[in-house]
Amino acid sequence: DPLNKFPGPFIARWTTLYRGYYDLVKKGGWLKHLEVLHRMYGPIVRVGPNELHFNDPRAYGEIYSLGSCFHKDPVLYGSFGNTVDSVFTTPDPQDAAVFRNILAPYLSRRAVIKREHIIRDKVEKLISSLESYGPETGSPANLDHAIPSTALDILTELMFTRSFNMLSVPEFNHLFVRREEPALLNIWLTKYLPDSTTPVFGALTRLVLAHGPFKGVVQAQIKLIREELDRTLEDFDLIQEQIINRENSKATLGRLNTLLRPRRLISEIINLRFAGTDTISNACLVALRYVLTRREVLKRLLQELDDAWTKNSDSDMTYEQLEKLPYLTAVIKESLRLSHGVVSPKGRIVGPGDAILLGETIPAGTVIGISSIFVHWNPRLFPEPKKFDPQRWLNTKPNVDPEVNSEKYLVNFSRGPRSCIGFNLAWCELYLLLGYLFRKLEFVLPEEYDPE
Ligand code: HEM
Repeated sequence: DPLNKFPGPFIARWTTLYRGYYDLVKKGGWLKHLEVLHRMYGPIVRVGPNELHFNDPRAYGEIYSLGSCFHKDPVLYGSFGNTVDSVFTTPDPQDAAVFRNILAPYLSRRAVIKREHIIRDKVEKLISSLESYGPETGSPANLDHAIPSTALDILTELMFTRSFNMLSVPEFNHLFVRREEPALLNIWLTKYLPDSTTPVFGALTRLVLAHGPFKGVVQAQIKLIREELDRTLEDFDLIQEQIINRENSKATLGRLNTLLRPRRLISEIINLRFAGTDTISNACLVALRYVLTRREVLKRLLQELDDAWTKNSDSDMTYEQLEKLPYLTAVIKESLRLSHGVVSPKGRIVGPGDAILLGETIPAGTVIGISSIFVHWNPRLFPEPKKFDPQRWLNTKPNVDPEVNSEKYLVNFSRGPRSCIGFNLAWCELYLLLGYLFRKLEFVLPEEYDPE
């Protein structure tokens, strides 16, 4: 057994269902359990028959490094149901690069700034919708629905030319915000089912999905995906026209043809929607929750925004102006840190040869990963790691350890060849959303609100 030398729970050596128990029965309890395992076994733990998890931040840089040619774990990324034919789920970084290169220009800093007016438009629309809520009307706004609706409208208008217009739905109560739980639960489940591409196992998988305890959830998920596909296909001609009509070299056109196969395009669209909506909303909601429950942070932020707007003769600030505000920047970084980005360990396969990580030889073929929470909650890198403290990003005292409170360890967007291609858009949205929301609205928390 090539992984014999690595410590870990006995059952995990034999079956992935050890982890499955925490994912499914304990409903996402795996990360909490990983903390327990690292306390018991040290920085490298064997968490499955062929899988190791690390908790040393240095491993993050090594696993997801710039020159890494590790493939994504096909079992994990293959569990995304109908959407495996996309950049996000392609295992080989070289194959993924072909399509990343096509999408990247639409998400460059320049491209985002050029279309900043679209983002500002949606943020303004959100603000005017939120203005109709409040203590006078007696009804609170559900920000858990309002913020994802905004992110979704921005993403669909920027990437697919036409917004889904979810900000116009009463109470922001629509399919895409309600569907999250079943969708994610389905991914947890399919990860543990046999490979659905082989006929026998495929039939077994369908049988379990149709009759097992998750029947209701899975049926809801299938219905939602069908509705998504119909909605996407309605706009298919427009999408094709939009991409093809741009000037492209012959080589790019060849790749575009592959990208534009309907199945592939639909996969790409569904995954982009996931990647660019829930992530941004989560960081934004974490910011709102912390800032609104920390009086001194709120006061300082409002003061900075007030001064900036006054200096700008009260006209609205652009993304590039907001970026220069140090306290807003610190609030965003701290909210990113405490929202983590993707919390699940992003599995990679060691190869082509063995690898040396943290001084240990890891055999080729082993699945390795480290969750971003083990970086963001590391007390050496971020003292008092669970405290929301924007000030940590502003300390410029000389002689402190350069690793402490360093951006190098803010890993929400991951690192290396598979890092997030949407980070320019994400930063722009976060600046505009948080800058404008705090400047233009006064938030009052409901009396029974518990920040924890
Ligand atoms: C705060 C916002 C965001 C965060 C925290 C975030 C985080 C991440 C992370 C951690 C990855 C790596 C996933 C992995 O290795 O499996 C990733 C990949 C990706 N992200 Fe983002 N993301 C954000 C916003 C966006 C946006 C706005 C878009 C698109 C418009 C986007 C598109 C993608 C795509 C296509 C990939 C796959 C890249 C690849 O596999 O090569 N993301 N993102």
